[in-house]
Amino acid sequence: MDKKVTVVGAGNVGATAAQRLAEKELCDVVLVDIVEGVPQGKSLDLMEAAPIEKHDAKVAGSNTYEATAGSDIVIITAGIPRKPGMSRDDLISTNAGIIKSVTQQIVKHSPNAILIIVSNPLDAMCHVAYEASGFPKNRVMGMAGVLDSARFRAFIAMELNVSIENTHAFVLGGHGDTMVPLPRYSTVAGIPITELMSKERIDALVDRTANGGAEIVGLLKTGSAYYAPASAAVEMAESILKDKKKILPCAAYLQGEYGINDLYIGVPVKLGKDGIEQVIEITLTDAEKAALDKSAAAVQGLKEDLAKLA
Ligand SMILES: NC(=O)C1=CN([C@@H]2O[C@H](COP(=O)(O)OP(=O)(O)OC[C@H]3O[C@@H](n4cnc5c(N)ncnc54)[C@H](O)[C@@H]3O)[C@@H](O)[C@H]2O)C=CC1
Ligand SMILES: O=C([O-])CC(=O)C(=O)O
Repeated sequence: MDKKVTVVGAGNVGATAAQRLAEKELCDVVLVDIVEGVPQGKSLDLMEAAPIEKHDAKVAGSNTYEATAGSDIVIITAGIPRKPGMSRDDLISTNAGIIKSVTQQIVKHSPNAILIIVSNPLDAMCHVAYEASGFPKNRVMGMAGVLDSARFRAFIAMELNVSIENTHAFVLGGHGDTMVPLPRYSTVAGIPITELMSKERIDALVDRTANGGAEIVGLLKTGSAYYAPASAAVEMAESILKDKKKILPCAAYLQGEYGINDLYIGVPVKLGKDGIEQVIEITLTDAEKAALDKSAAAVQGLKEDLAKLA
């Protein structure tokens, strides 16, 4: 393949993302993890599936970074996931150290890469990667809104018994308890869901979306979601690799947009070959803007916690 994507962290999200990238034949993949044998074993297993899945993408595993050289995109999933009873924010001190060291090694070998951060707490980890990389803001982004919006879409389709292909949804804000699902901008075949469902049902779906990560953690008990998160990260990577210019909600570094300054938070962006090519500013009602501001304040608090850890 003429494109190369490194996935750091060969655990649940990382290995599933590697599988999806290879099976969609988007790029060659390098899987990196600190645990000896795991990235090598999972990548060999994926290569042995290739004849059946019919793709020619190469997947290689490594515990070091030489093989990652010249990556077009690096998806960072390294770190620990939460268990029942924990919030994503409880992961901050462990994962901040991991993201910093991973990013430093990545940039040495792939100075022109675009970074897609997945590790939690997502918005705070974007700040760590942005600072550790020294990359421009268009080349460092976080995956959360695509996942949260996909969950909202899945719940809308289940509720109305319609094809998921007819659904569209937007969830903005930080990827935490204060995320901001936007029913007004969420549609079925172009019809706002506010015309198709009662306020009570919309509120219930919004609540389930905001707690979607915790719902899966409660069921799995040993870790968190990974099929949908991997799909979401790969949708972002595909839009960049193919220069599709999809509008997707992603964690982006805002400098004045939405009245928010120097902060990573989820907003709609245009994703193409240069990464974040545009932040799209949509009109928000007073209540929606207040919810986004509350979410931004929560991320700002985490950013201050990071400064204390440093
Ligand atoms: N942004 C989002 O929406 C989502 C974020 N996540 C987050 O993604 C992260 C990964 O989740 P899972 O894959 O389920 O966890 P996992 O435990 O299955 O995999 C994490 C992997 O990272 C590796 N790792 C740890 N330190 C490393 C280092 N310094 N260098 C390279 N690899 C290292 C571990 O050995 C492990 O294989 C967690 O922080 C989780 O909270 C998960 C789902 C959605
Ligand atoms: O809930 C978690 O900890 C993992 C995650 O971010 C999600 O699935 O939304």
